[in-house]
Amino acid sequence: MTTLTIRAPASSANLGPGFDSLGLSVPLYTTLRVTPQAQTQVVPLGPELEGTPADTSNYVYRAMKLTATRAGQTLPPARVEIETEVPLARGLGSSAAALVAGIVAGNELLGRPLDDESMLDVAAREEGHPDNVAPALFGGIVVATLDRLGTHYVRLDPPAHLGVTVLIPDFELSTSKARAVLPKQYSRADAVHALSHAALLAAALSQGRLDLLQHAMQDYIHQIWRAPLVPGLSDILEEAHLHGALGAALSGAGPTVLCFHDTREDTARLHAYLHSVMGKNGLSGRVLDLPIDGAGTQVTREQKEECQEQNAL
Ligand SMILES: Nc1ncnc2c1ncn2[C@@H]1O[C@H](COP(=O)(O)OP(=O)(O)OP(=O)(O)O)[C@@H](O)[C@H]1O
Ligand SMILES: N[C@@H](CCO)C(=O)O
Repeated sequence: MTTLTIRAPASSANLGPGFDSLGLSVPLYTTLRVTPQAQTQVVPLGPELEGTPADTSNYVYRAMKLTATRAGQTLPPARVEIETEVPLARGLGSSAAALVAGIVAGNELLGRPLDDESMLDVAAREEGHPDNVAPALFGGIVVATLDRLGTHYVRLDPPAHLGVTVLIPDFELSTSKARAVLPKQYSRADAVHALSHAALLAAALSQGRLDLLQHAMQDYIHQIWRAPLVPGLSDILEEAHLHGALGAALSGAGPTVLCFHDTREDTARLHAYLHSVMGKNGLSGRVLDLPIDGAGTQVTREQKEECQEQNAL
């Protein structure tokens, strides 16, 4: 009997002005163990997944079925165990990690009918934007577009010496709530500001121009509207560069805040600053230094001996 293990990383989307189009992956993982068996069983494990459905309505299993639908095949029954280190509804792409892990699991069970580009397209259409699912699938930093013609992307290797510090508050903020506060329309000036800064940010990341990050990460598309939902965000966006950050942004839809740092420098000063912002705003949470995950979603197969009953004659 073969058990498949699928491990999909967390991700941080937007990075400031790259709204719905730019993201990177970090090494906190959603892991599935999938074993073919006669009846389908969905088993969420661990405290983070308490309350998620233990049946085929689970988001991971629904993602597995998306692969079958795109491939025009039927998913074989399997036991699906789900664990995650990605905190839910914090802006670290928990839904994208679950979605991508499920799509990849479905693809493996069906004999890989979909190529990487098709899996990305299935994931991006389901999520509505590609900025979390693309780095969850491919790792590194990914620039991606989604339109009626398909999903297109470029994956960048993370620049040397670029590290991430995240402040993960203890409260949840759902993406739908954080999208509901955004305006329906923007002025031409705002559009030009966003596209020029997003283009500069992508170019700076591709060439390792860490000196440009602070400027390139300026954003007026989503962060100012979401700031009232995330105490301390405005302070961090304005001040983090004075405390050792190379640039700062709301991570995805929040409430996590991401700062870039230079891995050759000590981050103690940045940590102290981020803890002081939490204290000032009465927040609890964690501050973590993380590298950028370069590998994306990984699949391993484990062959297990089946127990055979011995007939005692
Ligand atoms: N491993 C999982 N198993 C089942 N459901 C999950 C899993 N991970 C996430 N989800 C679902 O996704 C929801 C969180 O998605 P949401 O888009 O609000 O936030 P996020 O993906 O963590 O953050 P962001 O999109 O801002 O980066 C959870 O409340 C849960 O319903
Ligand atoms: N680009 C998305 C990421 C969160 O899913 C947003 O900011 O709403």
